Amino acid sequence: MKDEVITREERVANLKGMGCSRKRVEDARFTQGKGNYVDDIKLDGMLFGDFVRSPYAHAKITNIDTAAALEVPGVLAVLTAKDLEPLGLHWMPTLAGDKQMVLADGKVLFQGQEVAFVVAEDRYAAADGIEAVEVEYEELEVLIDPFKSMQSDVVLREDTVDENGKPMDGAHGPRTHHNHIFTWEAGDKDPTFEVIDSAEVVAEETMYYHRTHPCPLETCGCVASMDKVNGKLTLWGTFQAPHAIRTVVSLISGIEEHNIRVISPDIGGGFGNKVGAYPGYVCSVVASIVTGKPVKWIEDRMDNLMTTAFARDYWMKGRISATKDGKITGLHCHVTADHGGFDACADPTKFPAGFMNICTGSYDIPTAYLEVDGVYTNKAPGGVSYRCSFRVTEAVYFIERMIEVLAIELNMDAAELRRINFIKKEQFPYTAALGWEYDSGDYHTAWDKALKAVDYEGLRAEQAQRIEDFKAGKTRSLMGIGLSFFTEIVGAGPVKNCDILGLGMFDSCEIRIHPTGSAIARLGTISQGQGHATTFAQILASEIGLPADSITIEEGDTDTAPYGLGTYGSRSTPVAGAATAMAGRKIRAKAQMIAAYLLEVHDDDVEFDVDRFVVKGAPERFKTMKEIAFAAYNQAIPGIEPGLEAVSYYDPPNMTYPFGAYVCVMDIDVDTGVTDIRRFYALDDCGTRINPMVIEGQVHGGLTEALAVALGQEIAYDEMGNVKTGTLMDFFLPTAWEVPNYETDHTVTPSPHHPIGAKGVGESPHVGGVPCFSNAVQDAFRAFGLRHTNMPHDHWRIWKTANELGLHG
Ligand code: PCD
Ligand SMILES: [Cu+]
Repeated sequence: MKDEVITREERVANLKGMGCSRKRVEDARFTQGKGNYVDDIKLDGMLFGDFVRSPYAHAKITNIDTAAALEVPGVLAVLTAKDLEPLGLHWMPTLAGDKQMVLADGKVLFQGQEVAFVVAEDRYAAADGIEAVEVEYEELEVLIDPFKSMQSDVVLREDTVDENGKPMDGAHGPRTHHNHIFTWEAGDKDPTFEVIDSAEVVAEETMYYHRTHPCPLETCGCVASMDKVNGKLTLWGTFQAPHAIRTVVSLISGIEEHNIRVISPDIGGGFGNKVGAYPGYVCSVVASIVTGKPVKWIEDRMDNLMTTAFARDYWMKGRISATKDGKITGLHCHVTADHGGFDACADPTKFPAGFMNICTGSYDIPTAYLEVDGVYTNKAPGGVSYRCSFRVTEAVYFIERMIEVLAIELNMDAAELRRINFIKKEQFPYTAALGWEYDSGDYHTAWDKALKAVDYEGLRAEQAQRIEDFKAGKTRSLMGIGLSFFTEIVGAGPVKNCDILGLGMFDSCEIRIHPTGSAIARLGTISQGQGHATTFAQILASEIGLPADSITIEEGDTDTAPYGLGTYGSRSTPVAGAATAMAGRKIRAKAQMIAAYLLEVHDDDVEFDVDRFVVKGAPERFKTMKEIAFAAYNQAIPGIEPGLEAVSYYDPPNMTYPFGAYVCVMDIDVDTGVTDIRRFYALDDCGTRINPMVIEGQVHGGLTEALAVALGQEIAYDEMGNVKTGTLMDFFLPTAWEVPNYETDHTVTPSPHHPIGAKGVGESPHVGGVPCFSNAVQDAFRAFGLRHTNMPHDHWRIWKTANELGLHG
């Protein structure tokens, strides 16, 4: 093998390694309609299963008559809780340690709950079958408000009380009321209260982070195929955590885990919606076992919006204290968390409210106390999702609103208030009052860069002029400057404190180098659009010196991929990305020995250089990684096994803490409530950047989802528990029309403990974006006496705010 004479720079460029805006390798497939999604899977004799769902939010089921349904042509079976009970499958464990009905067991707890599963020859026959199932309901009192639920005599879940009606302990400790799920605390209560009670300035506010839904393009679904001859179950599905699903299916079905193969094919967006386990999975598996045929289940849009993992629904009450000149001294946060009918959050076991205790944000707050009450209501379960499965979005919204409210209280500029309270660069690693150890950060640099980029002073001057003009009757438009500075916590996580259902949250990578110098790497994560096939190959290219274009990345097949906990919580880069680098280093270590043998020098006398090992001090003597790969299969090297493979299971020593500084400039028409986003500047620091173009795509997507949530998107319920926003007619999805031109920027503060210094980025723009859009709306009205108003800031609500402030004359 000859090495053409090219420069070192060209050799680096050829690898398309880290830092390169390599084009996404998956897109040729996607843009040409060659994606392979769950609904594309078509197997011989495949049946279709679909649910009879409850029209009521809370009702007793007095009878289910399936006779007429079974007469419908094409309908083969109708499953109810009665059929699943003998198998012990009418209830299933949730990822939060609660139990969830697979099919309604005597009562329903939310509108859209799964009542019966109709199995038919096709989708249409299943729909006809659903119509023919007769269910008799006896309506019960509906509890939609978590505060009322905590006062009510109505027992939502019979399994929460003993025979005397006394509340029993739940998965996360004692219950104070039968509709109470858990109370979770962090920090020091008494010292915090003392500090706040004796402070010079205290600001208080209550805010509601409304219930919403990630609404991925592809809904949830699966295909279950039980091969009775060899006892193997194959389950394709929209799973963000395929290995965890395999373990859960094994535990609840009793099928040995080696006989279960879970495959996540292409996924059309996950956003946390596809982390949990849904009744559809269990019913499809049972139906396949019963009928001996493959069974497909795919949600329609309404099913997806109404019943699968929602996000947020947090009532947050805060108190923040400071000195007169704005140094924050204490923070208290109380949350009432509405979990719906079952606690199906996908948080690590020890964190029933996720990482809500990151709510001291980017600020050096000496004392803090957080308390979260989880409550059952008659709404759909979930609460795990939407560009932060672990409640960091709520935490950042909370602190970034509290800062704004404190700035009002202090009559101070909110940018300045942030600056004087930021954790300083030299304080990292920084241990926050609520327990987390932030790995690295340089907040002042990022903030100054952001404010300079938007000409903050100029914007404030323009705003002051606008207010004057408005008061003088010269304009009916106000200007809002939205600020947010966020610190994320991603990469769950150290196995010592993060597990889901007892499974430690490590992740993995296995690499095989082929003789001709190309490779395949398999990971325990699964892309849903993030571009892992592109970016993880880049990590390897830099680590092992083979071109990214010669490396296949494969995820999502539990028969071939090493065990891992999947993709959510921006954990892939911090955990599986680290495993990839570590496995690459193992390859390199063996390659070094092979190179030394081939070059007839001692192991220590060769060093790695881009794509080869070079004899120290003799750069003309080298072996390329390609040559080494071939030698690994072709030479008998004493003391070295043939082949070139490695695997790494990586347990991160800490989370990573990406951060960012966002500014939004918005004009608001006071008479219509219509918003116009004039500018949006987003600076993200995710440590070492693997692929700048992918990062930019992630930021654009996350900001657009943030815009949606802040400005209109909501899963709203009426008093009866009817979902008012169950279709895309009522549920706001932003389009190119609403989306501004985002200006992206970055600083780079590597993670000190991650092998390549990278932190996650996928969640960040959402986490930082929502408060930024919301703060822009609220800032526009600050001069007219507004302290806080709840999201979503749709035109109607903004109009109302203006009206309440007396701005309509
Ligand atoms: N430094 C850095 C970082 C990162 N990166 C890139 O970026 C991405 C991302 O990453 P991350 O952050 O690590 O993350 P992941 O894990 O991968 O993912 C996850 C996320 O992701 C995001 N994004 C996205 N995109 C798309 N397209 N789709 C989807 O679905 C989605 N989702 C969302 C969500 S929601 Mo959850 O689940 O709620 O928790 S979480 C989440 C990838 O590719 C990577 O590689 C780079 O480059 N660099
Ligand atoms: Cu998160």
